[in-house]
Amino acid sequence: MSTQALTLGPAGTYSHRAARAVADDEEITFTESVTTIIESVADGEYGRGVVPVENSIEGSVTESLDALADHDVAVVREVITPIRHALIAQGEEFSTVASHAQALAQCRSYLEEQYPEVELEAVASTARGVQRAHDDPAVAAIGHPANAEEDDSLVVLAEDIQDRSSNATRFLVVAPETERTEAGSKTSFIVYPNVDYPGLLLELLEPFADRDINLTRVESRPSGERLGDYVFHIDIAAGLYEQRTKDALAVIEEIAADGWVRRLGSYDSETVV
Ligand SMILES: O=C(O)C(=O)C[C@]1(C(=O)O)C=C[C@@H](O)C=C1
Repeated sequence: MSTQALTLGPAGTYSHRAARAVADDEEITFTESVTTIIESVADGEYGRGVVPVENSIEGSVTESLDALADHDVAVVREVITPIRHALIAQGEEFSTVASHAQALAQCRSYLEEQYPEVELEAVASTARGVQRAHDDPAVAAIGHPANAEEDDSLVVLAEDIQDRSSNATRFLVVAPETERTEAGSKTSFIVYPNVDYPGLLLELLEPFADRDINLTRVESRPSGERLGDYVFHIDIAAGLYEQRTKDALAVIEEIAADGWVRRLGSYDSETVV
């Protein structure tokens, strides 16, 4: 198994910046798909993977959530980082803005107001957009301003162009499932009840309310089996080492007896700027 941490590339992405919280630069390897990151860690090819899961403006990174539901990995840390986008190009004249779909969406109002005529091009990552801008003077990119400082052909045309100054993204650090731990102040798990009856969701949430456990996120994703059938991603502010968490999860496992419960593990959270 490679000891490298795999994340979304090329170099210069926000994922790269988040990965620096758990690995030195020479220990970071890039790929252009978050599904591949989770798959490669589940397959034992990589010791760590860093994936975006949630943004304060745009919400879930659904590809990451679905890959977490489909592969057995452990979550060992959460990294939260502020996202401050810059508009980067060779000059003022451009007809296309290229970036990750999440970044384009986070700057929607700015783009509509300032550049209503430009074409938007969704690419695999913000750094891939910067490469497009490097290669083509008709293309501007949205990404971290440091990408322009490292490239003589590019300039920063505008900074802080995200629609809200509080823009932040939450990343999860994943590891092989053998590294799953009960230690940590937060826990993530995924429930597929595979049943449907009035009050099911209430039943799934009550065991936490009854034990005074704060839910920090509930997200439903289509199971892919049939319309109206869901997988629930649940995060709580408690560790698996706590008896109240064990008791609550025992109830959830009973409710999901016809489906499954995947414990991603407990972990601590870190904010990096
Ligand atoms: O494209 C990047 O730079 C990424 O790391 C991906 C990503 C995301 O998927 O949300 C990460 C942080 C920002 O929210 C924008 C894009």
